[in-house]
Amino acid sequence: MTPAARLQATLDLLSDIDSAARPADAVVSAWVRSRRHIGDRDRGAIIELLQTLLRHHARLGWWLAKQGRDATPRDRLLAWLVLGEGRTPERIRRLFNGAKAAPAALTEREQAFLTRLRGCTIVHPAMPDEVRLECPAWAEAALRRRFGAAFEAEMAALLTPSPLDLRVNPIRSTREAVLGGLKDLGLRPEVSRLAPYGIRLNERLSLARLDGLRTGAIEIQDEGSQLVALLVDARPGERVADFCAGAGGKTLAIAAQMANKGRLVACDVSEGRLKRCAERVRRAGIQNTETRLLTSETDRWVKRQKGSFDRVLVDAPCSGTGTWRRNPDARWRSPEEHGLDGLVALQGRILASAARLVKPGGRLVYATCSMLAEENENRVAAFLSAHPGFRVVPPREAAPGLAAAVEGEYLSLTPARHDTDGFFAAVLQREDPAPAAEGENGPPPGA
Ligand SMILES: C[S@@+](CC[C@H](N)C(=O)[O-])C[C@H]1O[C@@H](n2cnc3c(N)ncnc32)[C@H](O)[C@@H]1O
Repeated sequence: MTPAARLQATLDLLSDIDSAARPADAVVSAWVRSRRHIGDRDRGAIIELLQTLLRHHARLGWWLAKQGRDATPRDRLLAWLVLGEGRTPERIRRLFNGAKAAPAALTEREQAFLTRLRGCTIVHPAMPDEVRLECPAWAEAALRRRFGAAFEAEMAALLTPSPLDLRVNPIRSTREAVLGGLKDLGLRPEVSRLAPYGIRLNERLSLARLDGLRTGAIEIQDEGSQLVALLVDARPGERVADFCAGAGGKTLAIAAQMANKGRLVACDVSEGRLKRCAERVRRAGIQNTETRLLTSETDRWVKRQKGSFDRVLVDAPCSGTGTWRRNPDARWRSPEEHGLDGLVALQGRILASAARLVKPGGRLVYATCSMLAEENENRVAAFLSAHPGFRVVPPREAAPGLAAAVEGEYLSLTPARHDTDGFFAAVLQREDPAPAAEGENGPPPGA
């Protein structure tokens, strides 16, 4: 591909992302699948430029507004080439030349605006904090409350490119064997700092080169997500429910902890995600796991299974603020389900209902990939005041292997402090003898 054709492909992708209601990574995956003819280097360069543009969304928008321009994909790319890459308008004109597969030729107005930007850099002293730090209005106050003096450092960490984290599946391989295989490919893998089966790659590569993804020997999973699964501390032979299993990221890690013994039920309200979970379970060689589609968090199955699980993980739907490093576009989509308040209410309902599954002495693990207290500490506090039969088990007690990573009552990972995605997890042990009496349709009112 010519450099100009790469720019046009980036523009096409950016336009697709702007017009689709789906996350950028889903649009990129579909684009990659439909253009298998594009070579690794071209694909890598296009995706890297796209991610860069997404990470500078607010700052580019600010510059464009100052120039009286709309933040169209084309204007964002043009502005980036000057402000971010320091290209001259003349060089840009040679790329935007209207040739086959190249972007349309520059208009006079475009040339004039690029000339005005010449010599400027992407950050301007007059930019408001929320623009400079790419922090959306809906989350800024809550993140400032959460981080206090560390707000800037955490926002800056969320703007760095994320590494590629892998989890070795011990049912199929060992970390040493996978590390050896990656080195044979000429890569420079590192052992994860905290996760015992984790491997980190800080270089750009085509996933097609990673054979282990096809054989089930490895999974792509952020180190923070691996640590949350470890906190469940599921043992071989136990009964475990992964209540919001989705496509099974944590399900697979928990099944491996259980060494394929016992019973793991992966529940979700999304049929599509559970189907992907079942496929991954098969590929990973897992035999102790079944999927269960729920009609809602109060599905009748929950009542029938009341008090019968040793471990229940609730990896709740959340704002995803902890994943902005990996999904830079996510911050510009306000939370689903009627905003943050709607999400918080849903989290409370899911937690109260899933808690019914826990047997006396068993544990409920509540996790999110959010860094907002509203979805984390406050949710747990509300749950505990309605469920006095549960007590908090600090992570160093719940999973002693994690002691180095955590202090305090909860697992609370952030990109700046732990170099992982932002994750929260609380372990809650049922101390009372049995779940409270309840009606047909779910937990008692106020639960
Ligand atoms: C954070 S994602 C789970 C990610 C998954 N555990 C993983 O590690 O890959 C949250 C999941 O909650 C599911 N969910 C949403 N509403 C739910 C409900 N009422 N009951 C159960 N699951 C729900 C969503 O479909 C989504 O798959």
